[in-house]
Amino acid sequence: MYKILTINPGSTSTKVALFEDNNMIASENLEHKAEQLKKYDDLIDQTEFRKKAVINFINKNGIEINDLHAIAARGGILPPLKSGTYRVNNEMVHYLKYDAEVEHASNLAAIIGFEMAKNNIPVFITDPVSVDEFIDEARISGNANLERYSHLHALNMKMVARRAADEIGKNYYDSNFIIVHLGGGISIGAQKKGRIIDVNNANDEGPFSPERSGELPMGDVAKIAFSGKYTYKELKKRYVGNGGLVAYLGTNDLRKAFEKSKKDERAKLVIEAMAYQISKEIGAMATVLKGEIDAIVITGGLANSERFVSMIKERISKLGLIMVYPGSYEMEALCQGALRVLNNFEKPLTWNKEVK
Ligand SMILES: Nc1ncnc2c1ncn2[C@@H]1O[C@H](COP(=O)(O)OP(=O)(O)OP(=O)(O)O)[C@@H](O)[C@H]1O
Ligand SMILES: CCCC(=O)O
Repeated sequence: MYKILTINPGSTSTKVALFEDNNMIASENLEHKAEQLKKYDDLIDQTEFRKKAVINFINKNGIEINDLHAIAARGGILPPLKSGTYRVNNEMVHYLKYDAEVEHASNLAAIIGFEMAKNNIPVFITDPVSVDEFIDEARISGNANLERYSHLHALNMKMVARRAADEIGKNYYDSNFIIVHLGGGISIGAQKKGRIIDVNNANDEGPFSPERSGELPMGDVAKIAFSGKYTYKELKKRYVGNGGLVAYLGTNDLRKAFEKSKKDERAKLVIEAMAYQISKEIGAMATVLKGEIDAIVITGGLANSERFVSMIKERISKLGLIMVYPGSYEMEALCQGALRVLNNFEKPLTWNKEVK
């Protein structure tokens, strides 16, 4: 039996869990108060503080680091790379600490795990945010200087795709899915025989989400960018973090948005528009798969709302079988990624800066 610790840092908390093989024996969302975090100028400076919280969690559950067989950490924003489970090494930790181009809380996970493990046990990451399995035509943006790139909720998306394949009795690598992750951010991908060959970049493209603007009219964004009203950081925050439902309705919580819509026609319209944009992106991915779709797999926090899912179903039901996995299975996905390697079902991938 393998004992595995999973670590998944978010902007204001670090999710942790302990597993014995596939069984989660303890889990906690370690919340970090704003006044604790504001002491640190840069995200990377939070490493020690979060690491202590993670060690405290395992100790509280009667476990020492040396009792673990592996640590499974959320993969950060590395340069584009193929999906799978990677063994964390010095080079990856160095990149995440000093060279990462995009600041994202998940960048801390491998660093924390590696420092805890001190080379005594393996540390793995699985299906990081920057998994890139695009076909060539998906990279072309329409502007010769700009390439489209793949930033998505790969970990949860691939996990639910594996479940869906099991449920329909098909091999994961023989199945085609449209995978729809509906969280604070939204990723809608076309997965062909195990590879996500196209997806809206969850920060910049596709439908608006509870916190993000999604794709916007480009000319108007350029005007706003040069209006002198905003710094680059402020502008980014307007579109990623304070966009979408937050911008229209002042909340990122769909439940509150529905509550508001009881008396507010505008709120009703905005929710309907989010379902409309999501459905439109699903339609686009159906064309990427040339209509050969085993199932449309819907997941993420918004999928907890039957009402919202039925607004989408109404528009997409003619496209094929719809399967719904509400919530997010990131901790299970991290554990299973590590187990596939520990049980020799998969070889761990080796990371260096040039790996693709
Ligand atoms: N029971 C529910 N009914 C309606 N909406 C819900 C329900 N549970 C969660 N949500 C909504 O799901 C959204 C959050 O989803 P989720 O928890 O997957 O996001 P996250 O983990 O913060 O972000 P991301 O998935 O982008 O990493 C919020 O808008 C929240 O209001
Ligand atoms: C960019 C996709 C992943 C995330 O939003 O956390």
